[in-house]
Formats: sequence, C-alpha cells, structure tokens
Amino acid sequence: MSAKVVVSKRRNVNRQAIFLITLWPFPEDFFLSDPELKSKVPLEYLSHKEKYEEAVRKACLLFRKVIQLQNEGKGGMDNFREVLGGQLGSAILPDGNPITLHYVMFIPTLMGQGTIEQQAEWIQKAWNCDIIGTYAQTELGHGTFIRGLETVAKYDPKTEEFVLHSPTLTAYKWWPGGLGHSANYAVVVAQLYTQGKCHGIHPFVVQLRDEETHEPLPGIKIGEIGCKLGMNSTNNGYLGFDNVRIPRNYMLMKNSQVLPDGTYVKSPSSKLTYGTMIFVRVVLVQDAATYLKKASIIATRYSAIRHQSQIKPDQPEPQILDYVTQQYKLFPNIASCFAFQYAATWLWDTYNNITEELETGQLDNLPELHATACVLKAVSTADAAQGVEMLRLACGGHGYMTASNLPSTYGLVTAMCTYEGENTVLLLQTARFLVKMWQNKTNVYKLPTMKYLATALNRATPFEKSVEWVIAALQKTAAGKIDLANRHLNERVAKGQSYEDAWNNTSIELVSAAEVHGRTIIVEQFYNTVQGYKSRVSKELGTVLEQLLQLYAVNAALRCTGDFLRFTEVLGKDITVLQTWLEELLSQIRPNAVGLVDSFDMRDEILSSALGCYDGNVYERLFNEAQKSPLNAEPVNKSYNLYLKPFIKAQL
Ligand SMILES: CCCCCCCC(=O)SCCNC(=O)CCNC(=O)[C@H](O)C(C)(C)COP(=O)(O)OP(=O)(O)OC[C@H]1O[C@@H](n2cnc3c(N)ncnc32)[C@H](O)[C@@H]1OP(=O)(O)O
Ligand SMILES: Cc1cc2nc3c(=O)[nH]c(=O)nc-3n(C[C@H](O)[C@H](O)[C@H](O)COP(=O)(O)OP(=O)(O)OC[C@H]3O[C@@H](n4cnc5c(N)ncnc54)[C@H](O)[C@@H]3O)c2cc1C
Repeated sequence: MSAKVVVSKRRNVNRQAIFLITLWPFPEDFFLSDPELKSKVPLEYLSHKEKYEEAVRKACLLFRKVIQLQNEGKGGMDNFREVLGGQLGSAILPDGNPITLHYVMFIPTLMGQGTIEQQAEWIQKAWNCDIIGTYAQTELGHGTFIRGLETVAKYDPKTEEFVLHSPTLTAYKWWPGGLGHSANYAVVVAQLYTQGKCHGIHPFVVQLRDEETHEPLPGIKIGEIGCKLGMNSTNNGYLGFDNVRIPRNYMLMKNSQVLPDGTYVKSPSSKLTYGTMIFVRVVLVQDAATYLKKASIIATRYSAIRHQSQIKPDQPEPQILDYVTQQYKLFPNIASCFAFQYAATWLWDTYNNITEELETGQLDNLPELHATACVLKAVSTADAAQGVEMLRLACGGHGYMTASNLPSTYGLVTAMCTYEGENTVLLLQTARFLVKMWQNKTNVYKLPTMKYLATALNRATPFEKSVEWVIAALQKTAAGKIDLANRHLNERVAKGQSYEDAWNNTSIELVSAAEVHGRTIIVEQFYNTVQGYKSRVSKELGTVLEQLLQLYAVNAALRCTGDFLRFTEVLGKDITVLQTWLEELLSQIRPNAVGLVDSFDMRDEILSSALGCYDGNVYERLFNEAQKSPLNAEPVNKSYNLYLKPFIKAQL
C-alpha cells in the first residue's frame, strides 16, 4: 500500500478533538519557517565543539524570537514553555539547549528563593538576558544526597561577604547545564557557615564570568564535562571555587537569612529550599508525555508504511501494523501518552494551588505534593524511556538510524530518569511519606492522593472486567504492599536493627509499593479526565477515549499480575480474562491508530524523522538523508590509498 493510500486511510478522527488538552495557538510557524533555525549540516556530522557553537547560535535566535513575541504581546511564559519543552524545543535543538537552565531553574529559583528586593535586583536582568544563569547544585561527589554537598559558603562579618570554596575535587560542581561556557551567573547550592556553625545547604547567586569578556572571574575554575550518551550541546559543566567572595545579599534569603553581624535566621521549613526541584519534577511529567508522543507518532506511522513477511502464504506482505505483537508494542504506549498528559495537567494544577498556599505560609500540603511529584516524575520518565526504546525496536533496523530521530529522543528521555532526582531515590521519598501516613492514618483521609489508604486494605475487590475494578485492585495492592513493607520494617527493628538499617533492608519492597501507588494515581486521573470529557465530545470520540483508558488500565493491571494475585481476590482465570480484554482492545484501536497519533499534532519539522513523516515517503527520505553523509561526497575515500590498498596488497 503506497504512502498516499495510507494517508487517505486515516480514520475520521478529529485531530484536535481527540487531544482535548488543546494548547493555546502557539505560533509554531514563526519558529519552524525561520531558515536561520535550521542546521545547514545534520548535527550528527558536526564535531563536539561545532555542535555546541551551532546550539548557542540557535538558542540565542530562539529566545530572541520568544522575547519579540512577548514584546508584541503575543504570549509570555507559555511561549517559553513551548520552546523549552520536548516538542518544539527538542526539534530545533535535538542535542539539548545550552540556555535551558537559565529559564527552567535559574529564574524560577530567583523567584522561589529570593526576597522581593533580590527579585527586583535579579529577575529583570535575567528576563532581559543581561545575565545568563544556571543551577549549580550537583557535585562530582554528590548528586542525590544534597545534605552531603561539600561546597562551602563561609560568612565574613568584617566585610559582610560570603567566601565560597571547593575544599576537595569531589566538591566541584559537576553537571549543571550551560555551566561549561554559556552561563555567566549561577545559583550555587552550598553549605552555609556563619559564626562557626554550619546551617546546611542554601542557595547563593554567584557571578562566574566577566559580563563583557566572558572570562572566568578570579578563583573560578570552570569548563565542560565532555561527551555524554545524549544532550551533547547542553554544555553541562564543572565549577570549582578558590575562596571566591560574594556580597551578603547574594545569598537568596526569602526563607532563611544571615544578618550583617552573621546571625542566622532559620527558615520556617528547611524543605522550602528544595522548592525548585519540585517545580522541575512537575514539568518533567509533561516532557515524558511529549517525548513518548513523538516516538509513538514515528513508530506508528512507520508501522503503517512498512510491509514485511506474510500472515497468510497466499497474501501480499501486510503492514507490520497488522501484527498483534506490533500493536502490543505501539498501542499501550499511545495510551500512556494520554495517561501522562492528563496526569501532567492535573499535577501542574495541584502544584500551582499548593504553591499559592506556600506563599501564605501554609505548608500542610507540601509533603504530599513532594511525594506525588516524586512518584509521578519517576514512573512517567521510566515508562517513557522504556516506551521510546520499545518503539525504536518496533521499527527494526531503520529505528536504529539517526535519521529516525528515535535514538536522539531516547537520549533525551532517558536522562530524565536521572536528573532532577534519580528515580529510585524519588520513589523512596514517596515511600517515606506513604509509610509515615500508614503508621498514623488519622489524617490520611485529608490527602487526595492517599485517602484510599484508609479503607483499601480491607475492601472486597471481586474481579470484574472494568476500569473501576482495576483502580480498586491497584489501590488494594498498593495498600497491601505498604502494609507488608511496614510490617517487615517493624520486624527488623524488633530483631534489633536500627530503623535506618531496617529501612535499607526493606527498600526493594518500599520502592515497589511507591511505584504501584504512582500507577494508581495515573490510572485514576486518566479515568477522571475521560469521565469529564465523555459528556462533551462526540460518541465516536468518547468510545476511542474509553478504549485508550481501558487499554492503559488493563496493561497496568497485567504489569501487576503477581502482586494482584498476592494482594487481591483475583485468580488465574481472571488474568486470562485481562489478557483477552487487552487483545480485544488492540483490535478495536487498530483502525484509529494512525489517526490517534496524528491527534498529537506534531509537524514533520518537530518530529525530524525520516520514518515519521506525514506523507509516508519513508524510503525516499532515508535515502536522501544518507546522501548528506560527508563520506558520500566522494566515491573513493582517501583511506583506501592510505591504508586499505597497502593492506590488501600486503596480503596478496
Ligand atoms: C528540562 C529540565 C532540565 C533539568 C536539568 C536537571 C537539573 C538537575 O538535575 S538539578 C539537581 C537535582 N537534584 C536533585 O533532585 C537531588 C535529589 N535529592 C534530593 O532531593 C534530596 O537529597 C533527598 C530528597 C533525596 C533527600 O534529602 P534529605 O534532606 O536527605 O531528605 P530526607 O532526610 O530524606 O527527608 C528530609 C525531609 O525533607 C522532605 N523533602 C525532601 N525533599 C523535598 C522537596 N523537594 N520538597 C519538599 N520536601 C522535601 C522529606 O519529605 C523529609 O520530610 P520529613 O522529614 O517530614 O519526612
Ligand atoms: C543530563 C543531565 C543534566 C543534569 N543537569 C543538572 C543541572 O543542571 N544542575 C544540577 O545541579 N545537576 C544536574 N544533573 C545532575 C543530576 O541531578 C544528578 O545526576 C542526579 O541528582 C543523581 O545524582 P548522582 O548523579 O550523584 O547519582 P547517585 O546519587 O550517585 O546515584 C547512583 C546510584 O546510587 C543510588 N542511590 C543514591 N542514593 C541512594 C539512596 N539514598 N537509596 C538508594 N539508592 C541510592 C541511585 O539510585 C543510583 O542507582 C544533571 C544530570 C544529567 C544526567
């Protein structure tokens, strides 16, 4: 079947209507039609240095255009979100944006951790890009355990300055995006010492480079950390301090202060220092959805084009989209795109509501927000990374081509499992809060994401083929796992282990319990969203949304088969019903598969993929991309006469 026929075979699925989280009309054309935002040579054929230089060129043009839109009154933060996110952002800068951290962490930290006066001093400069910042927290020796960070900031009351110093090599900041050669300022997280006492980690604004010459300032040792699995133009850098002095008011003092005489004024909560990390984790759930959508579009469209093998001996080669195993690789990932999108939207609203409460000094909901942001970031990024790799494999050899854009997308999405809190560590953070709520259930009913813990364990959940049953079974399983882990914790303590050792020895169960809790939230949000839409969309659309919800739920249930058999009333025969249900749903979704991924509404320029192009001309595009290889510029490469020919002759 030629590409043209495939294009016309798209079902009458309304592209906009399906994806009901319609984004405001962002002017994609304003960016994508700009020839200066296109690379003259495919990035993969540039050197490491050229990749970075090309990325800086594009990033500056990109943000200049965003600021132009803003000055013309055409959008604000939403435009930044678009160009920084996994959709347009990664299309224009597929190997990472060296200025991302300026907008994603430097400015938000100034806003979240600076006093009003400090915001007045720094925010406008940052928005105007008079200064370019990054967020320097991680060190060579510490990324997760931030209470163990070694960079010190010692207050000198005589000069009313802080002296920043890296006492060891492992104290060097390592990883911050843009730190290598792009940023001239940073928020630096360091151990605060004043009047001879350490008060833990605090954020400081530090100038790194001269604002005119960009030369590193005295006492600043700075550079780039080298090649990585992906994101090689993000300019992740290292930073060491040799007794660098900064004025007292360069410590961001919204939550805690150091007075001119060195007196330390404690924050209402040490946890407020961690605020920026919650914000980014919330943003990453949306990015997980975006990267998974991109890979789903590419792999599904390619699966409609690719013909291979035979289902029946006397039949022509079918679309690989007709193999049920191929559908099983693709369709649950399509359903996950919707699930993560709806979870991201719900989490973003929750974050905004609770952040407003924090502004009024109300901290009650911060612990649940932290636990929820941790688990949704961990589950969505892990599933998205696994999903993108599965979708790459579903495209066979051509999925391994750089021109497919699947390897690069994998490089971007898998990094999210590590940065902004390594996933295991974040799941343990959620587990810590779940166990605390389990041990003292008096307030659990007040927690929207955890109130099920009050009743789920003893609630009967007789099997039925419904999403409602899956949610109830997931809740009962999560409660059962938390209860069991808590019992094992107590048994270990009773046998004489310290609570910390007991925690470590129970941590596999704790991580698993937190993960099931996270999946419970995602399925429930998907369910709530679909219920909310059903009365507002056409019957056909409601049916498709219901099919996607059921597919996501039954797939989540089948991933938990072992735990369901341990913690719910489900029996082996019920698992067979779930498997058959899944297969029915794959068949029901098949006619709309291409229309569904079209509804993600990503243009070819965003997909940047020879396999995912809307017109389906895959083979021509693969061949044209191959011609861009510098090796094809000449029929005989010089290595033949230099090495190969002498080698061959020597063997004769
Ligand atoms: C496009 C996007 C680009 C982004 C690029 C990437 C940028 C980065 O990677 S920036 C660096 C990110 N680094 C991290 O996320 C570090 C991860 N580590 C951590 O957050 C902490 O070390 C952590 C939470 C694991 C442990 O911290 P620690 O202080 O030892 O906490 P812990 O002892 O476990 O708990 C202390 C209390 O603080 C609470 N807490 C911890 N973190 C937070 C938080 N972020 N918000 C609120 N509360 C928190 C805990 O819940 C606990 O509360 P309680 O005592 O009531 O139970
Ligand atoms: C692409 C990229 C961009 C980044 N950008 C920035 C940035 O801009 N700014 C910045 O400050 N940082 C940045 N980082 C650093 C990132 O935040 C850290 O890598 C991350 O926090 C993990 O810390 P780590 O690398 O020290 O890993 P570690 O914490 O050493 O983790 C290694 C292993 O130890 C395990 N482990 C650690 N602690 C525990 C525990 N308590 N219990 C159980 N297991 C544990 C982990 O699960 C993991 O398996 C970036 C990282 C990447 C990959």
